[in-house]
Amino acid sequence: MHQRYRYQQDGRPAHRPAVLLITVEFDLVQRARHLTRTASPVIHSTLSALSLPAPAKLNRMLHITGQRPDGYHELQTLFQFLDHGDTLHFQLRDDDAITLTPAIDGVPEEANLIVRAARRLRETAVSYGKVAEASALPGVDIQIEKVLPMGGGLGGGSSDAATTLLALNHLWQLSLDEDTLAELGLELGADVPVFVRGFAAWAEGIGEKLMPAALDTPWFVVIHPGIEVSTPAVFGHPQLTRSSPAISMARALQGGRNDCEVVVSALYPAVADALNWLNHFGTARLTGTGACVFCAFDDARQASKVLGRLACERPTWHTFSARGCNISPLHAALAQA
Ligand SMILES: C[C@@](CO)(OP(=O)(O)O)[C@H](O)COP(=O)(O)OP(=O)(O)OC[C@H]1O[C@@H](n2ccc(N)nc2=O)[C@H](O)[C@@H]1O
Ligand SMILES: Nc1ncnc2c1ncn2[C@@H]1O[C@H](COP(=O)(O)OP(=O)(O)O)[C@@H](O)[C@H]1O
Repeated sequence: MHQRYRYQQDGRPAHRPAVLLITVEFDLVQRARHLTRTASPVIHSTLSALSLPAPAKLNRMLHITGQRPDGYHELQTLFQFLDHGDTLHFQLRDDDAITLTPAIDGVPEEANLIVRAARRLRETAVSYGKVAEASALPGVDIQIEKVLPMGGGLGGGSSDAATTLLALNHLWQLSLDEDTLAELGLELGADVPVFVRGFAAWAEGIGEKLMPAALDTPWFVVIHPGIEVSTPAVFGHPQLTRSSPAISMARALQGGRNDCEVVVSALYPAVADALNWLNHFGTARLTGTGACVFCAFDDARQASKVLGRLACERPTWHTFSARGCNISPLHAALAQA
């Protein structure tokens, strides 16, 4: 049975859409989650402490189909998770402070998506009548093991925010539903809802209209060529393709481009170099607005052979291999918490 529903987003920033149409094929998602439950490791969980992954994502393809009057671009993209990412540790406190360690270089605490997500969730708990006042909820010490590069197109900041929302919903026993958490997530960034939902997805709009997608799950070699790409600079570029024809998800599953690749390669020669290098082994793609590029392989052995060559030929690039997952490792771990 496929159930469709819509919800109205209240209190949204002005540039966000008035009505979000989120189509979720519950059956597919619930069945897949059930299967994952038995296969995933529990990272660490007690009544007052919880450790959870914040996985990376790839945009397996990304087409830009238009631009809204507010400047935001309309996309069609396939999101898939990787079994590789940051890890967050949460420990409730005796007072109501929210702390984050270590600080992330170049990101002040009040701008960090982890702290913003925690504060926003606490405000929402009050406005939804879950607690009388914010100070009724215990504070939390959050520790981050940051692995994902910033501005890499792997969605690290968005994933950290989603993990924080789900972890604190659990530890604070708020029982806020997934729709509410996805809506809160969208206020923090366009990519947060897919990490909250936890299922590989076909996304439209600015990434908020999500439809679960069952993608193949190859091993990927990912290269970060050592530079940070500015998302606004890419979206603001006059030469960016903004008029790709809209296609169906079925067609996208057969393959697609990343419309940002031409502009990003021109602005950042290191990205062009990484794409060229990886194109010798298959079809290399940019994820999001970069800077990371990736290529799919049928098995782990092939991927590690390519990693070995990279270590010899391009020792300055940061590289890793990881498997694509249709269920987020976050949801797999949370199912056992
Ligand atoms: C395009 C994607 C695909 O995954 O790129 P990556 O960030 O992952 O590389 C994301 O949706 C990005 O999402 P996110 O990184 O959260 O972008 P935001 O902070 O919301 O937007 C940064 C800026 O980029 C521009 N922007 C962003 C998204 C969009 N669909 N159209 C835009 O024009 C806007 O100028 C905005 O001010
Ligand atoms: N917890 C966080 N981790 C990473 N970046 C963060 C975080 N909080 C805020 N940011 C900001 O978000 C920007 C985008 O980071 P990130 O999501 O990792 O990249 P991308 O969107 O390219 O995948 C960073 O440049 C940084 O300024």
